[in-house]
Amino acid sequence: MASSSKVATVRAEGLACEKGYLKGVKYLCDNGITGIPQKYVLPVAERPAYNSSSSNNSNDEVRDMVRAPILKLPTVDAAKLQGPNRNEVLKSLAKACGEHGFFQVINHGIPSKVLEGMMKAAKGFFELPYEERSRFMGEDMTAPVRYGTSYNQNNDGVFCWRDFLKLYCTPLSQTLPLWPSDLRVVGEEYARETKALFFMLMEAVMESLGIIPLQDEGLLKEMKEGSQMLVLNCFPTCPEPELTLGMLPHSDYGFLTLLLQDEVEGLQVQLKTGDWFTLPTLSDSFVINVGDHLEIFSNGKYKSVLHRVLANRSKTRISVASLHSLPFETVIGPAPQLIDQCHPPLYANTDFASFLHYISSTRHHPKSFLESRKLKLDT
Ligand SMILES: O=C(O)CCC(=O)C(=O)O
Ligand SMILES: [Fe+2]
Repeated sequence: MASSSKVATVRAEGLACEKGYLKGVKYLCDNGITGIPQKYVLPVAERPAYNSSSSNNSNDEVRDMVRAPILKLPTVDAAKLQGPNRNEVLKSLAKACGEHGFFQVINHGIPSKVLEGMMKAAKGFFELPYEERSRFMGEDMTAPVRYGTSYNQNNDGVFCWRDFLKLYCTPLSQTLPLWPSDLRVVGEEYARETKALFFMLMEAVMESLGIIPLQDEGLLKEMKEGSQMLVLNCFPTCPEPELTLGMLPHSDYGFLTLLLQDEVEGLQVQLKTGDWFTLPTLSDSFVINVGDHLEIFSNGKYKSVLHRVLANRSKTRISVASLHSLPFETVIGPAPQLIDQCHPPLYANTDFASFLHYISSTRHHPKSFLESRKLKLDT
């Protein structure tokens, strides 16, 4: 081992000892870490597969660029949902949700300045000194504001290269005063705008499933009053991105996630073939993905797809995910309109509390919560 990397390893171990990793990866970066602590090193089979022909290449930039191919995401033009071509848009929405579980929304009507303001405020939060960020750290998974690291730092065996700030938005009037002060004004507007966009998309999703014209006014009302959580993600530069991940493969719990990314690529989705594809970043647009609750509600017609985030050697990535579902206490199951003798329910009913219980008591495992809701059919 070259002596400089020996020093790096000793330093990494030093920062990680006495559970220093619980302070998060931004803290490790700010302390000039040059090698990743053992706690972040994934088993070989779970590492992002870098192109082996380039793995001996001493040029890091070249190696970083050899990644999964870029996926051309289906695009939904939200403006066209309001016009005479609504049916065409609904068809492409159904195809996107059924095949990839991911699509991109353009012309969504949220002003660029709101998106830019949110991204700037998120960056600003992670730039705060550790002492200020850590005021929001805690073990309570139901806390309305929670700063943390990895996925579930209380349980994770191997950590991933990510810090996050979770902001509950329901009800906004009660949770907002608890948010970090610099995030309140911009975050409130962002939360309201994304919630309205979620609602507009959910009306379209339900129509595409054949559930509208509405037989179910109550459900739409619950969507309007439903739960929302903002997750601000920070993936700081990582000295050894080939050994770890920014986020392990996972699916999201809700109906839809509206993701705002900065210009740094890193999000990947796994298609049916098992291959990973990188998603493009496109300014002024959202990447939307189907969550577990929508897969259950659609009785498996729409797919909650595994995705993960790569760590990056030279650039920090920031993203803001807005996760939406029904009110926390509402029981979610396959929509009755989609069930008949030929289409039996494929999933057990669930709610947010059982999801929280599951993730706080189980080690992270891809798609484990959704798998646990699948019913075994009599053959
Ligand atoms: O940062 C990203 O691109 C994805 C974040 C994500 O998957 C999540 O917050 O659930
Ligand atoms: Fe996610």
